[in-house]
Amino acid sequence: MFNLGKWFKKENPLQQELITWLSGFRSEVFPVGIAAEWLNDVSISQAKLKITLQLPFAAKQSAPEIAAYLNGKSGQECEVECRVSLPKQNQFKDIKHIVLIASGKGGVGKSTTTVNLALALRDEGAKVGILDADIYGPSLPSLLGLLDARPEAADDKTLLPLKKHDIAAQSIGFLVPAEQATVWRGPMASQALQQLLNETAWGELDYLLVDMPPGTGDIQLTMTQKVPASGAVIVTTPQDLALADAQKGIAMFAQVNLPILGLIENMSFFVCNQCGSETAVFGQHGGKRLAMRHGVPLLAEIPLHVGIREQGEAGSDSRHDELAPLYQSAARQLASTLYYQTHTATAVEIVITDD
Ligand SMILES: Nc1ncnc2c1ncn2[C@@H]1O[C@H](COP(=O)(O)OP(=O)(O)OP(=O)(O)O)[C@@H](O)[C@H]1O
Repeated sequence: MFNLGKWFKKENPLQQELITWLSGFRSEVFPVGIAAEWLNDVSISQAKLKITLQLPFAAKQSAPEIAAYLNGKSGQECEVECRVSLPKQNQFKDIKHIVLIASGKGGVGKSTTTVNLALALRDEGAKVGILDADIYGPSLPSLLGLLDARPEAADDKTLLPLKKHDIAAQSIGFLVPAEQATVWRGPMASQALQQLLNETAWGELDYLLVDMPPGTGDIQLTMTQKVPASGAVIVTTPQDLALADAQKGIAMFAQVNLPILGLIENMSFFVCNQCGSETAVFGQHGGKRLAMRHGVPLLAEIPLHVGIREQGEAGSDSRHDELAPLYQSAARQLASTLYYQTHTATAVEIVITDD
C-alpha cells in the first residue's frame, strides 16, 4: 500500500526530493526546470499525491507530462494541476505581452494561425485578446463568427472589445466597411492601428496577439515601431516564395530590434483522409531550414487540413483532434519564450577555491 504519510513529515527528505525532481524536469517549455516557488500545494487524495503548480506563463496543459515524470521519479501515483498567473508586468495598460503575428507573403494563413494560437493560449490558462491590424483585409470578424457585431462604447473615448470564445477582439472590420479601409495609405493605416490599440478598453490581458497586414514594406515597419510589442511570430508556408518573404520579415524585425519568438510553418503537408499518406504539396522542411539559419524556434508545422478551413468558416473554436495538440504545443513554447526572455535569471554560481 502507499505510504504517503512519509511525504509530509518535516524531517523526511522526500518533500525536498520533490522540489529537486521538479527542478530537474526538462522540456522545450521548461528549459531550466520547474522552480521551487511555483510549487503551490501538495496534498493526498484517494491514495494519490496531488501537486498544484502555479506557473508564470501559459502552460497549463503541461500537467500530464509533469505527472508522468514525477510518477517515474517517485514510484508513487501523482496528479498534477497547473494554474497560470503571469507576474505583474504591464507592457501596455493592463496587457502583459503584445505579440505581433506577421507574414511576408499574403494568404499563408496568418489570421487563421493567430486565432488558433489565441484559442490555444486560452486553453493553456491565459487571458487573451486579438487585435486585427490587417487593415487591408480584416478577417477576424469572420474567423470569430462576428460578421455583424459592432463594439459598444465604454465611454466617449473608448470602445469595449467584442468577446467570443472567451477572447477579447477588436478589428477595423467591426468599424469600417472593407472597401473604405482598402484605399487607406500608410500613415492612415498605422494611425488606425494605434487608435485601435489605444482606444479599446482591453481590460486585463496576459497576451494580446496583433494580426499584422502581410508584407514587409514601410507600412508594416511603421506599425511595428508604433506598438510596444514583446516579440513577433512569423507565419510562412514551405514554398520558396513565401520563405523568401518570411526571411524579409525576420530582417525587418531585426532592424527594429524586436525579438522573433518563433516561426510557424502552415500548410506544411497534406494528409490524405482516405489512405493517411502525407504529401508535401509546397515543398519540404523549408520552415525548419529557415528557422535553423536564423536561430529561431520552429513552433509548429501545421498541415493543410480541411478541418482548419471549416473551423474558420464556421467561426468556431472547436479544433480537429489531430490539430489541437500542434497549436497547444506552439502556444506553450511561445509563452515560455516570452517568460524567459523577460526573466533570464538563470543563476550561475561562481565558486572560488584555493586550488
Ligand atoms: N492549414 C490550413 N489548412 C487548410 N486551410 C487553411 C490552412 N490555413 C489557412 N487556411 C485557409 O486559407 C485561407 C487563407 O487563410 P488566412 O485568411 O488565415 O490567411 P492570411 O495569411 O491571414 O491572409 P491575408 O494575407 O489575406 O491576410 C482561408 O480560407 C483559411 O481557412
